[in-house]
Amino acid sequence: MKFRILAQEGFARSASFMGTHGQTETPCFMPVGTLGAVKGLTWEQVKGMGYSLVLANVYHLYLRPGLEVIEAAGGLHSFIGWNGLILTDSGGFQVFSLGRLMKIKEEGIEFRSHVDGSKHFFSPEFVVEFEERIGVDIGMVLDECTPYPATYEYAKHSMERTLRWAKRSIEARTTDKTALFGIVQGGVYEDLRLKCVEELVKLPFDGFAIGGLSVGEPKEEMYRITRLVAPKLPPDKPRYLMGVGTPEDILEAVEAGVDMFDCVMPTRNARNGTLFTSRGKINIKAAKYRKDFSPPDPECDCYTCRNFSKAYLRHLYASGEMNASILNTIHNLHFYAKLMERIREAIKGGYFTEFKREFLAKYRGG
Ligand SMILES: CNc1nc2cc3c(=O)[nH]c(N)nc3c(CC[C@H]3O[C@@H](OC)[C@H](OC)[C@@H]3OC)c2[nH]1
Ligand SMILES: [Zn+2]
Repeated sequence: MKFRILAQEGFARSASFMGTHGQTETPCFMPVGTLGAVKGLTWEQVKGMGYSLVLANVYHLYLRPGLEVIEAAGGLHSFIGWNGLILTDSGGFQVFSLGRLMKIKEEGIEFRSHVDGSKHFFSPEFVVEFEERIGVDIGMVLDECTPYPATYEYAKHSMERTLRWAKRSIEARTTDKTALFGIVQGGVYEDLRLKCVEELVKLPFDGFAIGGLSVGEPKEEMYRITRLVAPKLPPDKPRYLMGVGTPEDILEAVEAGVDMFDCVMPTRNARNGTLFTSRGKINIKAAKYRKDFSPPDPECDCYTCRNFSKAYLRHLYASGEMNASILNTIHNLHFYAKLMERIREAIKGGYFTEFKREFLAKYRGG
């Protein structure tokens, strides 16, 4: 794994990341492909939008189709037919959000499957082994995503266990083909966050994520912790803010030095009719679009905006047509890809601050 800074403006930086299955430029947004597909789109469409790094998830893939099937297919890339880069989350978050968490022990996490209620156990070592055996380019290590709110005591003990798991994860490593990222926890407590960074960066991780955010805390808290932690992570390694976020959140975090982002919003919102546009979000279900024959975003050059009107997309949605999800997802993911492309260009051109101000004025101005 190689990470090369191409340009810097303040803490914001544009870089190129080289993994086993190719390379990508940052800041980048990673479409969520939790079960091995981006809902509603083919890989051809995802690649055509310029994405070269997508997300999958150990928790889900372990339960369905399972390690045996993926290994028999020759690894995750050949199983899902995606030849770009893949990052998998460790499942730490999903066990809490989806699975029925049984117990967090020093050894690892005991949980019941949300699919059939069967009992399972993830240790830090098992997660690293799973990620290496399915051959992903970047593996997140097993952590506890400290919930919000959490007391100082809880956040402290949870962060200290996450640190012990991080050490065990690095020790369990058997190849450098799968880059490993450590995850910073510590809740909303600055001293715990700084202590976690201090210990985590002593370990030979290929990149670092800021975890435990975008879990219901106020925006200002998310920004405060991001601005505190991001600049303190090693500048020569990728920084990934997990689960973030809206266009505003991404611009704020890029300004703080974050390189990688993931969020379900562009895909999930598309399926419930919310479209991101240069003038803010619109909800295509609104009656006011019944005879609005203009495209979702006049400034967007995606397939959906070039060929269809708001009225038509509203009709598809109201009729429960499958194409409503497909066409809305094409637009939203294209919008995010374009935003990241313009951010990279702005940093390389030395005008990121102006770009951020102009984008937000228009986006908020409606
Ligand atoms: C929404 N807010 C949010 N805050 C998060 C915080 C954490 C965290 O502290 N630790 C871990 N391990 N994961 C986190 C995650 C999950 C991201 C994954 O969740 C999946 O999206 C649903 C996707 O899996 C394909 C993605 O993969 C990286 C978060 N998501
Ligand atoms: Zn569009």
